[in-house]
Amino acid sequence: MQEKVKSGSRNVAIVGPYLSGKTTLLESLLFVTGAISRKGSCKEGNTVGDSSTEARARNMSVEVSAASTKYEDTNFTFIDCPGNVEFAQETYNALIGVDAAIVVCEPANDRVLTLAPLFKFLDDWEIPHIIFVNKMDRANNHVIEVLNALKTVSSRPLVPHQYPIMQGEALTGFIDLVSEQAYLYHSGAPAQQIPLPEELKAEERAAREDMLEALADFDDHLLEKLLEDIEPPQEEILKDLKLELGADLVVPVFFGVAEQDYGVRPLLEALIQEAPEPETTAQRRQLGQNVNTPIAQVLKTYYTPQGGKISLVRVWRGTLTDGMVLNGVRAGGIYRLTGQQQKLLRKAEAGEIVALSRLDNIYTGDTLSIDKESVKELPKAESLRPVYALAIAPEHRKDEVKLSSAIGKLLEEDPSLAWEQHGDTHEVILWGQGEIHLQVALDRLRRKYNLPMSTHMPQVAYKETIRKPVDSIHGRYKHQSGGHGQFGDVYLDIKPLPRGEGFNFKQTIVGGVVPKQYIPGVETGVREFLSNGPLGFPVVDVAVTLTNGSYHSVDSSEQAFKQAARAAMQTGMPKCKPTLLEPVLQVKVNTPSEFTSKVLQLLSGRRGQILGYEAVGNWQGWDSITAYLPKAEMQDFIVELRSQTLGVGSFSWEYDHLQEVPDKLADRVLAMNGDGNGNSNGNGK
Ligand SMILES: Nc1nc2c(ncn2[C@@H]2O[C@H](COP(=O)(O)OP(=O)(O)OP(=O)(O)O)[C@@H](O)[C@H]2O)c(=O)[nH]1
Repeated sequence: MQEKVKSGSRNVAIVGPYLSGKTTLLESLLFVTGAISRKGSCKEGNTVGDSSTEARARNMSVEVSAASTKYEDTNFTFIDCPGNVEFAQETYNALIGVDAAIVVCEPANDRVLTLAPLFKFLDDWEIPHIIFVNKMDRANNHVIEVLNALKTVSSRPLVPHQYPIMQGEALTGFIDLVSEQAYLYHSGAPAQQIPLPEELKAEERAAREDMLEALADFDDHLLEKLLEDIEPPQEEILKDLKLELGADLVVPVFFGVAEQDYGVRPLLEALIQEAPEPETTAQRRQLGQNVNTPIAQVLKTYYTPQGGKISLVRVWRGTLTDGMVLNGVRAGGIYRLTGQQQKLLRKAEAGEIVALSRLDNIYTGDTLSIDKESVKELPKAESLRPVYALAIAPEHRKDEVKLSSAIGKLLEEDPSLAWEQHGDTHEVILWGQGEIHLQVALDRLRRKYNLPMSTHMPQVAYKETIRKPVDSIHGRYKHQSGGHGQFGDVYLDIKPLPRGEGFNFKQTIVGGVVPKQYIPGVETGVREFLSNGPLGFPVVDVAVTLTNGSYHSVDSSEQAFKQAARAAMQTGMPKCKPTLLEPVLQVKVNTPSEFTSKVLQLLSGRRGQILGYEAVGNWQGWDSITAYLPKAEMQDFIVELRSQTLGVGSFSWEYDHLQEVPDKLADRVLAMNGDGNGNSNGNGK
């Protein structure tokens, strides 16, 4: 059976660097297409895109937001994505479900690098995208310079689609490079056609040639025409634009002023004429077969303030109907979203992006179907590794029981968060992508779950070891309190072990001087002592051997031998030169190569040990640096890394080993944590 798809629709993500004007562009798209009758503004905090409390409080998008509208018989669903790098996971999760993306940027040559990670994601996933150079009311760089700067960060060739008409630094109109017709913008009305300005003819011709040459690189027929100096027909240019944009081979460039709706109608026209239809996208993802069994994918999960769950899904195949059971869960209802407004639908067809309610135990990225076993899981965006942590605790102790369920929901909404209860420090650690990201998460905990939290910097999970062996350390426990007493008596050898070997316990008792049944007590006593050594931290890489001892036939017990072993450890360990150890991570930093030397300095300044660096294989102009970095130096590493690299540097990490803390630093740590002689160290001694 031939599948019925909605060809008159487009799903388009609006992406781009922080504050480039994405939410403003969405507002303009909705206004121009009549979905809203009055435009909100970011300053007043009343836009459709930034409708959540957390977004309004910060004047920035902190999660994706969907809005549907219609223009010239085409149904559009736009997804406004956050630009701040700390919310990149939101953008990536949504991007895998769209047919095309509009990359909104500013005409600022010195900041084009901020687009590089986004372009990389779009090209890795081959997502067709158009550039919209916004804020052309304040363009202090010439358009050609802007194009040239953009070309340095895009691996795909850029194709200028328009030539802007400027008055000083402000955009007043454009020449469409396909039709070679010129238009003048008017506030609140469609652009008016004007004769091609004489003084721009040469520049327009050059830009058009640039466009045609880029297109001809993928079309021999067009190339032949250009070589023979034959003017190609408009249909051929449009056909090439559509084919080559659809395959993510070229990137058309438009110019505009979202605040004044300039350039917004041409953008809509281009999306209709040139962006791929939903079924084309489905076919490219091998989901276009003539099968009607529905397949959908979750692009985002929301919890409403009332606790209801909403999953934003892309329908890749078939039709979703009201009350359908997907992955074993009956969906509560199908809705079309515009910001926080929901419109109930009876069904959603292939190619639509809609919201489903009450999909319990279904997560962002999941593939949905009526028969999960027979459907292959669709690829999902890679999860970003958390790079910034805070220790958190409920402000009110009574809230502790609510915490894990609230954090569970928080993580469902935002998969780039993570949490752990640290085994050594017992702190609850919330992990995320940066300071703002965690503050937004904490705001949500307070507002949605009524869970105000206090925070502090997480403690470093220091450990300690010893440098020197000692032999035959005596420990005795003798207690007489009426009845029968307590007696245990041991001699222990204590020895350092190579790094990473942990702990081992042996005994070399001969002649039963310590009877077998008491030996486990000795081991327990040693272990208990080592959980909190002389410096106040868990002790590792130590071997303890029970060599000798004595017992009393009535008064000895396992408990008494445990106490005796503790006493021996208490005496022996301070003689073994206890040393502080710190966790060391292996980090891999990605940075544009122009910042590599700065990043190397940054790492060395934080006691990092550089292991090497090399060019990133499939990312021109980027380096990858590998280094060991003490965990104590990681806390705000991401903050500095971003500030040194225009915000685009990133790193991943994993725990690698423990190493001795340099003496001076160890003194400082011990002074802050107590001196191990009974003062508090936060480790529960
Ligand atoms: N001059 C000028 N300012 C604009 C234009 N478009 C947006 N802005 C302003 O730029 C700022 C950021 O706009 P937003 O639409 O919130 O940007 P955004 O890209 O959605 O921001 P994030 O999603 O937080 O990255 C606001 O102050 C807007 O008023 C424009 O065309 N010209």
